[in-house]
Amino acid sequence: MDYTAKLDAAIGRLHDEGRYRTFIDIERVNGQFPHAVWTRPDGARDDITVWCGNDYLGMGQNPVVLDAMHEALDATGAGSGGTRNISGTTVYHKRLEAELADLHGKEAALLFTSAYIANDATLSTLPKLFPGLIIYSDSLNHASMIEGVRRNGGAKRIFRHNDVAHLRQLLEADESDAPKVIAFESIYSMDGDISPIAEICDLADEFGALTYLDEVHAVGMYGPRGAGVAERERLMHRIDIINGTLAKAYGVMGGYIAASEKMCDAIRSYAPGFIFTTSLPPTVAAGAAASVAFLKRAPELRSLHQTNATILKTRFKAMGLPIIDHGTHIVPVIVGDPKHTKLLSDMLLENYGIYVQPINFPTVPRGTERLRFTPSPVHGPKEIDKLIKAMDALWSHCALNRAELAG
Ligand SMILES: Cc1ncc(COP(=O)(O)O)c(C=O)c1O
Repeated sequence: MDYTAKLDAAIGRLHDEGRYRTFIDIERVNGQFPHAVWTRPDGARDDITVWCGNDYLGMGQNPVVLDAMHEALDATGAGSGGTRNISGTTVYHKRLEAELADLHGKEAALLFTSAYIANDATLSTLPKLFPGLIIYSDSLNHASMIEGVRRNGGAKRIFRHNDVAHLRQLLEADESDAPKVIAFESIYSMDGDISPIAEICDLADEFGALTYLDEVHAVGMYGPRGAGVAERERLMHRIDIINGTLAKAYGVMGGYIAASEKMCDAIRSYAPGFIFTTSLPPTVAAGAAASVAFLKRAPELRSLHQTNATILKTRFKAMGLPIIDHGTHIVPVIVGDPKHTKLLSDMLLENYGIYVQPINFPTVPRGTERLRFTPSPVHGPKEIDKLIKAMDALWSHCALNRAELAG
């Protein structure tokens, strides 16, 4: 068997479909966010501005977070030294879980090494706790939820994206006394659209279903204390399990669920993705706890974030660029084919020092390939002006139509 030839063929298929992913070699410079240094393929180093990061609020370089991490590093060392059950639970993990439970108004929270693992581990474990469980999953749910649902061995129903009428049809078609869970996101990361949380909770009440909400692209950024869209809409108490990340707006690493004491206890006891893996380093838990605590009291940062997103969207619209605007911080500019998307991205980086990664199929549907901009509170007027000028010049250079607004 020629394994190397098979690897070549697998990678070749991605090249043929224009889906081969390359890394851009960037170094974040402490204290300089959103500025970074890019090492060109020839080794030359250039200053760039990052416009596609998920450290949405710059917390990865916030002194409060860094101080907490330094302190924990000096106190405890590098790794946690074990799984949560076997010597890997420290005061830092417990403190962070308490901070998260408080954030979401839940009895408990459970940490995982990432939100990907939290989704996968929790959703794949639920049928062990509720035999005969049926999971209703939004068609645009994140890959980590899809994996969890796929692997869970229970029955699954996929409802059309944000389509409450379709969800109702599916619920009506099933046995009324079967245990059920509805899994969905608050902000969908590629279009930045928001789910009808209240209507989904109404259906959950009517059909006796649990609700599972991924708030990964909302925690830290929405709601009076940054608990997400459910908090902003006063619906947190209607969500049974909230999933969040510590790696995006909180700027560190890790994921979690927040739920009842019993639910967390059961997941903790049954989920292989929680049990059989080394716990997060205490430094990470300490930094994340400091970040969550900081953002509970930072409404002005959230407000500046939204202001900058609105400024960027308004200016793109004024140029006639086809953007999607669902009133969130995610600003997708639809280019419409992978070739032009890559060309624009390459030219922005090489000629203007602006870094925004192309987003292609299968992450988004074919024909909607895009540049997804993520403004932060510290992308100031200078950075925005530079981006607008560059996009204006390149859009014309690439002979792209200034089409109808995409949505
Ligand atoms: C909706 C959603 N859920 C979960 C995740 C996973 O988050 P993490 O990076 O913490 O694994 C992502 C990551 O991009 C996401 O977009």
